[in-house]
Amino acid sequence: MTAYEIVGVAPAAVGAVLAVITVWALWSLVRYVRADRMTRASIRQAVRVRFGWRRLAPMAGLSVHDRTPPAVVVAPDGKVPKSRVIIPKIKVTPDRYGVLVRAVCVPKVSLAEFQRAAPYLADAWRCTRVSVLPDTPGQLLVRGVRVDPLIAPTEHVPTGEAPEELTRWHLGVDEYAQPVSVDLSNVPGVTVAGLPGFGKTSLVNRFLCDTAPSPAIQYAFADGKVTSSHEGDYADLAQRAFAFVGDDLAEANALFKRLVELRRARSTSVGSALGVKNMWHVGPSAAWPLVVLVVDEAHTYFRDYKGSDAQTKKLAALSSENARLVEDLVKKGRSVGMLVIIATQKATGDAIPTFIRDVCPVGLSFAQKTAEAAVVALGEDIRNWPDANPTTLQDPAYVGVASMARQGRPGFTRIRTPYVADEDAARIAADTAHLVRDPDELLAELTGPHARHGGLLSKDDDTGAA
Ligand SMILES: Nc1ncnc2c1ncn2[C@@H]1O[C@H](COP(=O)(O)OP(=O)(O)OP(=O)(O)O)[C@@H](O)[C@H]1O
Repeated sequence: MTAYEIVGVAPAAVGAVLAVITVWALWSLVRYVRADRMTRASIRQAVRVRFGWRRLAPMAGLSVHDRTPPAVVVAPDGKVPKSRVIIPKIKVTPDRYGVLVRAVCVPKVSLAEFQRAAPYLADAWRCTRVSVLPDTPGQLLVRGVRVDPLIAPTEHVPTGEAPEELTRWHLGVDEYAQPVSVDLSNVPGVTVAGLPGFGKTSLVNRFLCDTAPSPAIQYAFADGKVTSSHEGDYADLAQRAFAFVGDDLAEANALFKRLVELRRARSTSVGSALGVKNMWHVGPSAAWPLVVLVVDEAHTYFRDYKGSDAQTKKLAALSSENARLVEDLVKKGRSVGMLVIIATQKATGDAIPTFIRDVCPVGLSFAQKTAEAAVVALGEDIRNWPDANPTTLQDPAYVGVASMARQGRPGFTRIRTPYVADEDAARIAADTAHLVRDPDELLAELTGPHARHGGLLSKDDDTGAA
């Protein structure tokens, strides 16, 4: 191309570049105008982070000098070229809570250096917290939160659609506003503890509302706070359950026995019915659904009755048998698709007996009054993690915030769980009530009635095995 030709196409090229810039600017403006107040503040923050990075990075110790001169060792005028300052490249994305910065590591400026600089970055970016985690190889994920996600209440409106992944329990967001979820496949038990009114029911509601549209799940509720299914937190949800009991110990005992019998019958027939030893190898289905037992205000069913009169002795016997039955479900129900969620506001050892708590792989605790109560809820290890101790969550701003042991990593994480309105729970329960099936009947349809009795007669399967 001749110089003359270049001059000829230059206006068109400049025009194209200007058009692209204009479209980009318009798109950014529309995005800004349409965003909510918090996201707009984050967009402004992202602009500051991007434009301030070249100055900030060297000051925060996040740059390196490349002292090896480039290809030309000595310039024609005899001067040796200066060393270059190399700064990690960043890509900044704003969201409601702050900014997510992807940084490319450079030699000697990597995870440790960024983690050391995190407090300076937090000050410069005006963030309450900055965390640095490895992303893809050679890249880091720097999370800066302007607003503390733990004190910003959120809401969840269930869609009423069957979830793509039935066993993924979306719990909420952590202190860096990153989503936190647990996979409940192969999990036999979950414990949820916390002072009254701090969000236990809302947390369980979310799981129930998100999963209820699937025919591959069936529920039984034992609500120790009420006497009939028309009362309490599960009054609306009860229509989506195949069984419901209130605070009557004998009725609860009958339900737990029924479920242990189902567990045994499933254990006997899982191989012949599903062709696998562990139901999770094929996953739950409408014919072999995940059976979830929710035991709320568990203290009612497990408490340690003391006294020598006949009535107290009877209650003590029932309650200790209840604990053994639930223990059976938690210890042996996993591979046949049974899950127990145990919630309590009492923070004493007999609310969730330790022999049950210790076999539940997932445990959450909302606010607790004392360090002892936190240990009862989350185990001894919580003493080693004072920042995440649920005793620090007693402020009303932390209603809906729970502490949970990290899965696959040491330590605990604090999670802002969303509020789920009772009306939404009622709507979902009414819309999905037609999906209720008795898992006993489903098993009989799959295997015939004999499998069930074969399971019951098995002697070495005694519920007392602990
Ligand atoms: N995640 C949340 N975010 C904001 N507010 C919440 C949240 N969860 C609950 N709340 C508020 O707290 C109130 C009590 O919540 P919830 O019934 O879930 O508590 P709870 O721990 O189950 O209490 P209890 O032990 O008495 O059953 C709710 O009515 C709601 O106003």
